[in-house]
Amino acid sequence: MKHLQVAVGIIRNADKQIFLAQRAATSYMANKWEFPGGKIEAGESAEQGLIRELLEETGIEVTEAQAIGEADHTYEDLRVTLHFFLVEGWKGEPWGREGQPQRWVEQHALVADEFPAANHQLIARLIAGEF
Ligand SMILES: Nc1nc2c([nH]c(=O)n2[C@@H]2O[C@H](COP(=O)(O)OP(=O)(O)OP(=O)(O)O)[C@@H](O)[C@H]2O)c(=O)[nH]1
Ligand SMILES: [Mg+2]
Repeated sequence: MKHLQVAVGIIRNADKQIFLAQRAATSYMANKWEFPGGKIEAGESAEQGLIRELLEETGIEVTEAQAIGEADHTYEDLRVTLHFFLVEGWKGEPWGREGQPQRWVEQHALVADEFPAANHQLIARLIAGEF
């Protein structure tokens, strides 16, 4: 089974709001909301992948990222390991650079069911205020 290593950025502003993007209607996990990020490429560290993906998808230049854990999950035909980073420093203003819908959500108002299953445990920890 294919196994992807994925860098994921929880972009959080000073008002404790988190930036979300919606997956394309045509993609795997269509229409789910997610944290921006993507596949770590060969030879890249997780943090390097994060920096590249956030620039590609949201236009920001990450200046502060803290690794806050990993999640391993197997979907029907795909295994993913998500590498989560809390991003609290960046240059620019995040936007849906690839045309994806986007929104800022209060951290405590996140809704786990809007996300892919691999995110559910981390969402619970964010709602609980662990980070
Ligand atoms: N970016 C992102 N991917 C996630 C999250 N949760 C989760 O299960 N994934 C899974 O991680 C996998 C890879 O993420 P991705 O589709 O963003 O990868 P990418 O940006 O490199 O995609 P691309 O092939 O369109 O360039 C997908 O199968 C996706 O379903 C999340 O919160 N954010
Ligand atoms: Mg992506």
